[in-house]
Amino acid sequence: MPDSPSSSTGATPRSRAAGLSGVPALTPVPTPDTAPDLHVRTFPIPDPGDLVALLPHREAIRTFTWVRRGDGLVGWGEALRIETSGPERIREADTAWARALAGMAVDDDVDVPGTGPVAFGSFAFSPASPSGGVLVVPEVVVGRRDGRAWMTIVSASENTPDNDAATPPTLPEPEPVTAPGSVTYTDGALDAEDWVRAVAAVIDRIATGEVSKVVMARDVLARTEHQVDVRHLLRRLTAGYEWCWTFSVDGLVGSTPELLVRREKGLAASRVLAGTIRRTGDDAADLRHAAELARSSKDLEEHEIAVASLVRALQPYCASINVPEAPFVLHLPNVMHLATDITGVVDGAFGHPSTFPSHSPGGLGPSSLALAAALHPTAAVGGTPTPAATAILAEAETMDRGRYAGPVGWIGADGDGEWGIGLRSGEVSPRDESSVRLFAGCGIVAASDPRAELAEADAKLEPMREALGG
Ligand SMILES: C=C(O[C@@H]1C=C(C(=O)O)C=C[C@H]1O)C(=O)O
Repeated sequence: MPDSPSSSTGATPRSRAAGLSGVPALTPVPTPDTAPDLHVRTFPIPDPGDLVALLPHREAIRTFTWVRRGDGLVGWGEALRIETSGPERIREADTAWARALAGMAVDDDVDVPGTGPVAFGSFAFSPASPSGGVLVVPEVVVGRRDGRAWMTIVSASENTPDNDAATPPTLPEPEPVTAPGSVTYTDGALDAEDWVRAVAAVIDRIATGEVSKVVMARDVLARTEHQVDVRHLLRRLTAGYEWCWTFSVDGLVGSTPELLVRREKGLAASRVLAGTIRRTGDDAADLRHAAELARSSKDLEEHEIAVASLVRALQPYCASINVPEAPFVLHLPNVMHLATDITGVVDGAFGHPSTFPSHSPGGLGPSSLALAAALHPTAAVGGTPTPAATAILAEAETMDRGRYAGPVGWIGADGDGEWGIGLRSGEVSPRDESSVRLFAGCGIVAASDPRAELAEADAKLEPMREALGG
């Protein structure tokens, strides 16, 4: 394992112009580490259409998104920011969120998952990463689910106007969306040949019996002619990968097909993917390949390892778990995966180590973020057994994964929420918005072929390359 640095947590109220008419800007409350006094109001609104089209700003760092098949949440501005680091970065964020909620007054006229206070979050893959973890409560969130739509406004309590209780403010006119222009790609930590060699060396280590699976990732650097407009990426990702969860949180942007965990009304759900083939563009051939994938012993073994490890990690938090007998084939535009949807009844009765006070023993059990903390990193993105596999990948990849392959998603006031695995993604540099670091990885087992894994990693880079327009 990488060295375990000490943890730190900080909650900072922020003041950034939300660009909403009728909404006063937040004034910073000078009490870091204590919850600022926030007023959270959720209003029903008419169907706003495409959620991504509402996002007013270009900057990835100010834009929050969690959307799948037209439903989900978008947000902008920053009312509260919680930053954590170290091995307990996810659990500490969960605790800080519970603490922050204690300082919020909530008027919620809609009351469905995603209304009231919502924090978007993203966490580093590795405990040693300087990327740590972040939860942000945007100043404005617009959501849609099953035909209902809402807007949530977060303001400092003393700034809440008295007269607007029933009327949501007008949405701002979005700045025009701009394309990134030409894009050039360069190798990240390892060029293709060095990465193939690194994968071969990992296969040798698997042959010794030390580990059974290691997920090896590589990074590629994209440089764009113009500063990246995150909405350009989000439009393309939501259009091309509608069955994935398209996200942008604090500069991490992507469309992940893999759900780490959703918790909703006492039920936990997880989508495990492992076992992949590239699509050819010929539908008949792809169907034959899908059937082969479902019978491939190498892929089935890899998949089984991933499912078993997720079930092991989820079990202590659930009264019962349902695991389908066989995986299905998930068809995406670039690749097909073996997939298993696991569900569990979250056990609130037996005093599980929830860090979420409203869900303490006798309550509803651990929050979605506490579950994410328990499940990360899964075998699908780390390997098995986890400690040895993550130590090997950290050494072999020769890079910091940042927030790639870490939990990304959102949490609400009752602890329900959705956390994906931050795959098929890129990090827009906060210092240079013409620079995006893309990542992709593959599960390596004894029977893996390094060149085939390189082709698979390339296929997994496609969604972000297409989104950039290159
Ligand atoms: C690591 C990635 O994908 C993971 C690895 C997979 C595999 O090896 O078959 C499949 C899906 C994901 O769990 C990635 O997309 O970067």
